[in-house]
Amino acid sequence: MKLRIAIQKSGRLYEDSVQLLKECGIALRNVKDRLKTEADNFPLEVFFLRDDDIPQYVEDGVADIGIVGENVLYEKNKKAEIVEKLGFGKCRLSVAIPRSQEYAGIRSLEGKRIATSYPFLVNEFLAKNNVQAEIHEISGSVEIAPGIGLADVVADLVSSGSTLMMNGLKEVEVLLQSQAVLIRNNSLDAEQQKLLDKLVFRIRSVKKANNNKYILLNAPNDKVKEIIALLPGMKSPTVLPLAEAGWSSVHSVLSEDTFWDIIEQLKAAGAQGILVVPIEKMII
Ligand SMILES: Nc1ncnc2c1ncn2[C@@H]1O[C@H](COP(=O)(O)OP(=O)(O)OP(=O)(O)O)[C@@H](O)[C@H]1O
Ligand SMILES: O=P(O)(O)OC[C@H]1O[C@H](OP(=O)(O)OP(=O)(O)O)[C@H](O)[C@@H]1O
Ligand SMILES: [Mg+2]
Repeated sequence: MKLRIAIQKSGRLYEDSVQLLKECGIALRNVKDRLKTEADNFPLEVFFLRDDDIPQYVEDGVADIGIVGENVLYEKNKKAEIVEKLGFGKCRLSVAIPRSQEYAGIRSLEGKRIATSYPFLVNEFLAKNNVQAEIHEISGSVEIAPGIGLADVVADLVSSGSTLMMNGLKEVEVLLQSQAVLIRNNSLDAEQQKLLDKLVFRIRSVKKANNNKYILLNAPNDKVKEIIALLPGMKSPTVLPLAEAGWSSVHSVLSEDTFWDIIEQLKAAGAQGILVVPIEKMII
């Protein structure tokens, strides 16, 4: 028995999806130009698909699990459950209008032609806000629609905002914040569930490790107490004596979000020779 996972064949999520499996210790065989492959060291079969098709495959149980953007999952409105947010493919679905136009709130969209690849989500947004507008569904290059007279405004994915900027558009409403998620079929059997649990355990360890750094520093013994108070650590920091009398080495784990703040405080408290090391896996 193998667990079947659907991932994007090529595009924004492909590299990160394969990389995540790799960091979970899952080596894929002959990835290049294949539509299907297997893992060497985990009972996993991998299907490479257009991202739009992944929610359907997972709902139907053709694939047991999949990696897809929340934007696509919600747009397709399929029955599949989110198991884990994966932290990559971060973007938002936004409405954008020509930069030269005034925007006075959602009512400004009344009667407008909206070009989008997300008709379901846009429709839902308009209905919720009691706005009547015309949706023009197009499958790509949405941002050029106003420039060529196809629509008045667009609803498309935004990350850095540079595509909007290059096309003379400005973002006026955010409909959805999105990232890649691991989804599962709603009725996995016990054996498939067991394999999924194993995979999710590994994913969480990898995510945790990527969000944390191991730090080592030296400090005079009379400063150690103050330094320890600044450090969280997995249990508590490790303190070891240095060969030089009166000095200690302190080891701990810091999370990425608080990292720079704490480093500054450590320096101010007398820490020296601070080393920061990446963590490969973190199991708590
Ligand atoms: N600029 C971006 N920054 C970060 N993530 C993005 C960005 N654009 C899209 N994404 C995320 O990556 C997913 C895939 O984007 P991509 O542009 O590769 O899709 P696509 O062209 O529809 O691919 P496919 O050929 O598989 O249908 C999107 O659904 C979204 O979740
Ligand atoms: O705000 P930005 O950082 O500019 O990113 C937004 C752009 O990225 C995505 O397209 P992508 O580059 O994946 O191309 P595609 O839709 O044509 O595949 C999305 O559809 C936007 O056009
Ligand atoms: Mg697509």
